Amino acid sequence: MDGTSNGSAAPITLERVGKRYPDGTDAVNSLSLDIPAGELVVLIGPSGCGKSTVLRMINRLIEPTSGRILLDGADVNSGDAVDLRRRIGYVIQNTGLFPHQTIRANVATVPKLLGWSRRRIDDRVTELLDLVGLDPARYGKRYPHELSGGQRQRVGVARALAADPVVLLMDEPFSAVDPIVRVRLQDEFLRLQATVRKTIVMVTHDIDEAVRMGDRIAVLSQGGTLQQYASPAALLSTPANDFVREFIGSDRGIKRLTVLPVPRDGLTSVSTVDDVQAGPSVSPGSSLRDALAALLDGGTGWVAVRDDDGTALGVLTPTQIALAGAAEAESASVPAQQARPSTVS
Ligand SMILES: Nc1ncnc2c1ncn2[C@@H]1O[C@H](COP(=O)(O)OP(=O)(O)OP(=O)(O)O)[C@@H](O)[C@H]1O
Repeated sequence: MDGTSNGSAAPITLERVGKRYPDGTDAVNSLSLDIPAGELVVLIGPSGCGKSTVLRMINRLIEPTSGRILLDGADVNSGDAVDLRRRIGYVIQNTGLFPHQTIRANVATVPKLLGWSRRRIDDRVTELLDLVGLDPARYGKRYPHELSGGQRQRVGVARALAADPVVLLMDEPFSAVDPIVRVRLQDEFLRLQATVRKTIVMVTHDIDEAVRMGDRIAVLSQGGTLQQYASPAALLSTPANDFVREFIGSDRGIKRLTVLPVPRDGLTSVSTVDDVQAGPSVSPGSSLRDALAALLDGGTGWVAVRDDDGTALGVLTPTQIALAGAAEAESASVPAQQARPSTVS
């Protein structure tokens, strides 16, 4: 994906953006950020560092007091605000669904405002409920309180995607659900993103969520000060400073295993182990963390890397996993999508 609009996604550029509230609070101070089309960028940082303010400046719910925000090259504050928001889906914590409207009506909100025909709206709502994994026949006529928190969150995503926006803004979208549902929703969302490829800006407090989901992560400190902007692998291998290092936590070595794929080269020959067919295995797209988990579960001291057709390419030992995890991560300028393992669990 290059940095230009591709019809279904558009790049966002923040140029020295600042927001000073009338009481003198500098919520965001001269923040510059390039968000390429079709990438998922996570904003993370301590409470009150300005994450939500940045998000709400992008869709013009808040106006910057300095600098500019460009969507597909055009200043978001120069055109019509309603037009702008039609191009930007917004998903918030606790979904913000209308409680007295059915799920179908909730998802249909923006298409209705746009004056789409009834038929087109019906088709689109059905398509979107399917896309987020909710059976339209079963859930479409229910009201939000008749769904679980995770299901409501999916409806929130479907509603935000309804008019095919070029950007999706997500403010702590998964924080209101329990940790297990949360991981499932994150995985589902990544699969959805692989299909729709929107430009997504997501705010979270959770570094594991950031590492799992982000193509790039922007770590902010108070006043919206950018401390580092890098792929998860680069952030974990080379934190820019003590602030980032502390923010990531002491287990960054383990976290790195989640974002690095098993190597294809330098595997140990299968001839060095007994009965490779009976032992644990992972696919070449798996993460090093998956490989370590399979190795530990298998109790064999090794894990085979097996192609789709079942051919064992070789085996990995604990030492090899440790060395691959410690290898220098790719530079932050390389799109992180290329580095993310296909299965992250
Ligand atoms: N209307 C306002 N007037 C004055 N200060 C405000 C206003 N809204 C937000 N702030 C301040 O701006 C700063 C940034 O707020 P923001 O909500 O963007 O932070 P955040 O990083 O999203 O926080 P959290 O993670 O706790 O949600 C905070 O210090 C907050 O108190």
